[in-house]
Amino acid sequence: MTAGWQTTPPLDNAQPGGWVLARCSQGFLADSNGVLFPREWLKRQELPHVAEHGLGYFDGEPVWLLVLDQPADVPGCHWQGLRQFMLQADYPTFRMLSFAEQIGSWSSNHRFCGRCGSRNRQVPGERCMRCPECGLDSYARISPSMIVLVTRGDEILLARSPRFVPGMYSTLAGFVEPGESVEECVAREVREEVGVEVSDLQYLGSQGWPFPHSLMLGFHAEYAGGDITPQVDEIEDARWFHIEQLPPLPMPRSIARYLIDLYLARRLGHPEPVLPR
Ligand SMILES: NC(=O)C1=CN([C@@H]2O[C@H](COP(=O)(O)OP(=O)(O)OC[C@H]3O[C@@H](n4cnc5c(N)ncnc54)[C@H](O)[C@@H]3O)[C@@H](O)[C@H]2O)C=CC1
Ligand SMILES: [Mg+2]
Ligand SMILES: [Zn+2]
Repeated sequence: MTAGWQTTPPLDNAQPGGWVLARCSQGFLADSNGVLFPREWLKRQELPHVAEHGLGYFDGEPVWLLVLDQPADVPGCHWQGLRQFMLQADYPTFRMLSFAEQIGSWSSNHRFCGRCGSRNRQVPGERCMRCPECGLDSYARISPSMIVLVTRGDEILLARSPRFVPGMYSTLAGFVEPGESVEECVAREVREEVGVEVSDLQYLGSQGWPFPHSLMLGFHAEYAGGDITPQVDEIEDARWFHIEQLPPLPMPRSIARYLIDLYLARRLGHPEPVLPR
């Protein structure tokens, strides 16, 4: 038995038993035991669901996802958003919910064909929604994004988006444009967001990120020129911080924090952190 979370190819919906998660636009169904409900019990609640998807195994037990349009009332339960679980849940649960979130939003956003408007059908054994009229297949969307720590000796470049919690600063991030390499994206986003040039890119690792469907590709870059000029509306503030005088940082399980902690460890000769998986 594998402990924790393991994503698998779609499980057969005709298979009985197992556990189930329920998701709607308001988040996941939860009670005092957590987010996993006995699947046969939840079926008897007859929630108005639009789809069911077999996701994988949690501590060796199969897990399905019930996709709802609206939050339904279930006695003793409440609906809770993924960001809350990100802060509170153990890492395997957060990984399971991250995956469920993206399968759930893909499933509810692709009920109709984007080309001809017909009702899509779930393809058995595949994570694919297929249009029976024109044949268009829709898979879950993953958006490649770069995230980079720019450094200048003992100083690191961190910035604030207006969306961040007060006081927190993070590394720069941005979505890859069509036709662009991720290296070009790093140079462009850093230029756009803070007006700085970078060199000596080093790829350090990746992390799937469910807000909304990013694949974060993490880099280190050296400062190569320019003065910080924050992008209007996108960047509230950006600064060089000395590594011994850092502001509040992103949460430890994020790749943003990993990039910062890795640089500090290398600079100060401490043991290197491990990117959470
Ligand atoms: N795991 C981590 O440590 C971190 C993850 N992130 C994630 O990185 C991603 C990119 O960061 P941002 O600075 O927000 O990106 P960004 O700098 O590209 O700006 C966001 C804007 O880009 C546009 N955009 C372009 N392509 C898009 C797409 N495929 N999906 C959605 N919006 C798109 C939208 O107008 C959006 O408002 C986000 O998903 C964010 O949640 C950001 C920081 C830390
Ligand atoms: Mg950005
Ligand atoms: Zn179609």
